Amino acid sequence: MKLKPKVEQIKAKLPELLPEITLEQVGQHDSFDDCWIIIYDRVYNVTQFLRDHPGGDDVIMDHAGRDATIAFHGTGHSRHAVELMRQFLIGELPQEQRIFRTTKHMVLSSGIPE
Ligand code: HEM
Repeated sequence: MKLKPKVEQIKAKLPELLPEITLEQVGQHDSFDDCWIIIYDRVYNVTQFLRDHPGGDDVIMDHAGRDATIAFHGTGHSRHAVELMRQFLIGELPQEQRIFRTTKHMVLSSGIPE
């Protein structure tokens, strides 16, 4: 059987088109009862997860309403953690506000499944 070209395999893993959410909108969700964070230009609503986070709610709250990429990456999360994230994904930054995924369909070597 012929293997799919690599680019097709990568695209198959991409999430469906996500709603665009701006930095300004994310910034309005910066409280314990309503907490959004940005990781690799994607927006996550982690409100329901805060209390369950094995690293504690405070480390996430430090980044509430803002970018948490470096903190998330720096703590070396497991594959399990990366899989958990998916259920909190609610959108992505518009192209012009992204700092990581700046080219359409670009796949980072971040270890985070695209
Ligand atoms: C949706 C976002 C996040 C998810 C799903 C998540 C999930 C997890 C999970 C499952 C663990 C247990 C260890 C592991 O499996 O890697 C963990 C640990 C940890 N997380 Fe997160 N995390 C998220 C965001 C963050 C952010 C933004 C920070 C900011 C610093 C953070 C800091 C930590 C720390 C410090 C630990 C280590 C706790 C320890 O080993 O004592 N996490 N996280």
